[in-house]
Amino acid sequence: MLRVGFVDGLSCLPLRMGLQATGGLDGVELVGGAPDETDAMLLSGELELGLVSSASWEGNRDRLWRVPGYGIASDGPVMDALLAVRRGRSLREARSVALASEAATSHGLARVVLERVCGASPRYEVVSPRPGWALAEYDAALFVGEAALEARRLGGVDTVDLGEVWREYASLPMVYAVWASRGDPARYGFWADRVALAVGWAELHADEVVEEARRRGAPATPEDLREYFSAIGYRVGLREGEGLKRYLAESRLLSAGPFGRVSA
Ligand SMILES: C=C(O[C@@H]1C=C(C(=O)O)C=C[C@H]1O)C(=O)O
Repeated sequence: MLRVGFVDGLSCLPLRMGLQATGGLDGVELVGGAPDETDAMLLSGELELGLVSSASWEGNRDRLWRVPGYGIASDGPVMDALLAVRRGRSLREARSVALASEAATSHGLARVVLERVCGASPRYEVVSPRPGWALAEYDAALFVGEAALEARRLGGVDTVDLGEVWREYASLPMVYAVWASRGDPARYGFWADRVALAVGWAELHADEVVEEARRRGAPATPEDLREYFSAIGYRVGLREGEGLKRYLAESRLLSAGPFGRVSA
């Protein structure tokens, strides 16, 4: 059984369902959790193949090889990676920002948006914020995944979609995660083929995916889920590759910190 690192969130539900429906899981077990947990399993050598945050891939190119063609991307709004501020406040004025602990790429992207696009210079703390409390304590907060979908529904809060701002700023798609292996990526060409089939399946079965997301209690209306699953893309082609390069170059220009760290 090949154990494959997978992000266990709503954003990858279409891919998971596609893999299941097209025989992509024969001989394969998907393992993982939040992006940082999946990153850690691949980096520790516990797994040979998996989805990895673009930012973690960049920092570990000596150990990881990209399995090209696929990952997690958006060309414009992504809906589930966003900065939220209390209504009436602006990101430019934000002095304290909570960064979701589990998503390395979105950290960098939030900082690019705050510092380079908005001209802010806030103090950051890496936390595991749930929308409700984070905004009581910080001027702005990064939310990723289902917490971001929840934050969109909070009253008194404005949200800024990081994929959308990135698209306006860089004129390129954003790549949040890539597939990578620890050994020769040629061994995993079969996996790219299976992902390709799964992605095709998901595109043709949007209703089923939305229904399953609702069944799992996703915090969004069927209309929002439909929009969300068409915003999230799994192909990483030439333009996405350009977006990835640009993101990595931009994030290299950010200072190293210091960051505070508090627990939820
Ligand atoms: C936007 C998404 O991308 C996620 C964000 C990641 C990150 O910021 O490091 C990593 C993996 C993705 O799961 C999403 O999946 O919801």
